[in-house]
Amino acid sequence: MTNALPIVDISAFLNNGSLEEKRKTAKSLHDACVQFGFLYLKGHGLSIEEMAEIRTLSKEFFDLPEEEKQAISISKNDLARGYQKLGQNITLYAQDWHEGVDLYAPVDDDHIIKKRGLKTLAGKNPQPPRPPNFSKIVDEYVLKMRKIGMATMSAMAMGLGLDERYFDKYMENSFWVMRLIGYPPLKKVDNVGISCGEHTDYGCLTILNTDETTGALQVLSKSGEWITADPIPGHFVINIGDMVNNWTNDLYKSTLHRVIHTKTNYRVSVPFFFEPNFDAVIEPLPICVEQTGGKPKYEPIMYGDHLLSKVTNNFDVSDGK
Ligand SMILES: N=C(N)NCCCC[C@H](N)C(=O)O
Ligand SMILES: O=C(O)CCC(=O)C(=O)O
Ligand SMILES: [Fe+2]
Repeated sequence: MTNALPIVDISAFLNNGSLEEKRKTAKSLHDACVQFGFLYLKGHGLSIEEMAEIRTLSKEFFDLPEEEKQAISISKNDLARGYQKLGQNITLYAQDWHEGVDLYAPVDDDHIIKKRGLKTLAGKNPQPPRPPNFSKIVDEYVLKMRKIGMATMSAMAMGLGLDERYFDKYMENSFWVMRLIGYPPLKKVDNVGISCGEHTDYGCLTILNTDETTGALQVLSKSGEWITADPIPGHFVINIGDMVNNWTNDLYKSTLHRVIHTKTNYRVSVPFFFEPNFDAVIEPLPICVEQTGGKPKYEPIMYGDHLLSKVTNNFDVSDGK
């Protein structure tokens, strides 16, 4: 089944539309989150060309010689920020078949990560000298994604019956993550069966920007079938992560998804993970507990702890490079 996922128009929240328009948007987002946890976003203000720019930049980076890419390897850094070579990422104990660059919100000196003496995720992202303007294009893109992410969280708050600004305090210092991903096609000879193993995302909202490849991204529907989330030009694919799952006490599920890329092209995708503040403590919201049987299903959890428990199990570092 293709394109079974709903489309939500977020413009009313980005452009301060009327209350009536906002309510309509909030309702359509709510329905999409309850039914699928996955949807397409339009009305986000980016042109098709602006969406393509970050993917083109990613491809230019992946086309560089291996040594140049390895210069910003996660293995040379904190095992989180930087380049992960093909096959280095692991999901569910199995090797994935993609290369990537992981970028995280920068951390200043007095940040909680440093206070706790943690090395992983402290500091700043490594900057490759090529392609030119790498950091400028990334920084501009991050700003746009944070704006869209905040607008979507406002719509979500309204859809849940909360004040529109309810999530702001949890998101204002968002510990966002962005991953530039390159997927060579899966080939029998490589003996790897999956491009990215099934998983849920860790935080609040994933804002995914992919090229035109079809069939690759697959989402597990409530009835247990894998459906493809094929790209619609000019739209982002949005899915919710574990923290929204916990806040809503399972009303909105962080849906399992995976990537199996068997076409012949080199696929590029750029997920932006709009996440809570590192030290945000997330627990089921009373208004959601009421609607889901009356008992909270999750203990309070600090987002940063949840993230670290995932990140530290994701990479094969056996070659020590
Ligand atoms: N940051 C997020 N949500 N990533 C999900 C990617 C799939 C799991 C993977 N092993 C990993 O590297 O995380
Ligand atoms: O490449 C994609 O389409 C999805 C990637 C993904 O699910 C992730 O990185 O979390
Ligand atoms: Fe994902």
